[in-house]
Amino acid sequence: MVKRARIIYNPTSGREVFQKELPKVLKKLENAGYETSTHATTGEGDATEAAEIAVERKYELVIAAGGDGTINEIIHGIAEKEYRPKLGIIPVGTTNDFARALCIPRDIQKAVEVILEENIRPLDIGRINGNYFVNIAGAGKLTELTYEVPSKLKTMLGQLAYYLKGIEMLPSLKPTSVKIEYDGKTFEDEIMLFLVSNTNSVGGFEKLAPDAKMDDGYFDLLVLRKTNLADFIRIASLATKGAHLEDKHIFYTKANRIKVTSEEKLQLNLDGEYGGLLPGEFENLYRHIEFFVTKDFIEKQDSIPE
Ligand SMILES: Nc1ncnc2c1ncn2[C@@H]1O[C@H](COP(=O)(O)OP(=O)(O)OP(=O)(O)O)[C@@H](O)[C@H]1O
Repeated sequence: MVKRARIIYNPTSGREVFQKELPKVLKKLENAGYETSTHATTGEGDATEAAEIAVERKYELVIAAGGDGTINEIIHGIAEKEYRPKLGIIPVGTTNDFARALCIPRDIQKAVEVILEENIRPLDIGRINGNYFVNIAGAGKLTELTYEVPSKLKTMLGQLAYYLKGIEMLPSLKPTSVKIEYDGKTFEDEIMLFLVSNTNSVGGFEKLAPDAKMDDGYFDLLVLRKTNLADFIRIASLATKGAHLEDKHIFYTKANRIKVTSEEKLQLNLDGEYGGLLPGEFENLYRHIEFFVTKDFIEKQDSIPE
């Protein structure tokens, strides 16, 4: 039987190169026996609607061509449905943390070839207050910088835009008092930020949560306690090498459900976008969506102990 693939792509993603490559992408998929159709997103929320339509029309495969924002919107359109198409990814965004976690190459045609290899794995996704994330959720003053970076600047500078903004904001970082209840235990302290991670690759820090396994039903919870600026910079530089977990300012554990309450209002960040306000409870949805992954990813996952 012919399989049908719906490509949902963001024409404004990253360096805006996808459209030019689209005919070649379609040809590759058609040659491999797929019947294809495309949807170019028009703005915020449109990828969610397009994904809902793909669910209704029972597409076997949805291909998300964009950055983390596009993937996140597509997940929102699929996650609550009974019938959930499999998801393929072509990373063309500025940040492609999720694609990087799945070891999907940045080259568009190579990413299509990954889909055609048909290595499919059901992976966990996260939910909080009715919103979903695939990569990471977090809160704390620092995480708020990801949506303060204007999109034009991101297109021009890529990752660099985040770092510039980060440096600009560092001196104004303030700690917040939080209570975190996780799997029957409680953590209470003044913190700079906390991260609830599903993948090990976040904002270019590939070793932030080194043991994050994407199909074990657990998040990696990472909390940075109150620090001064010097400690903060030191820990950030340790984090680039994956050497931060032993630091006394870091609290790190695995958990399936994580409830967070705080004295002040904290903005949630889900996959790099604004995700509402805390309090809330993070739930790990075990092996909820099937993704086209790479052999490298499977090897990497299987080598992480449970
Ligand atoms: N036609 C469009 N014009 C403007 N914005 C759009 C359009 N289509 C989608 N968007 C919005 O762009 C947001 C970001 O897109 P996406 O994640 O694909 O790329 P990016 O911004 O380059 O990378 P990243 O989000 O990974 O930093 C999406 O969440 C969506 O709301």
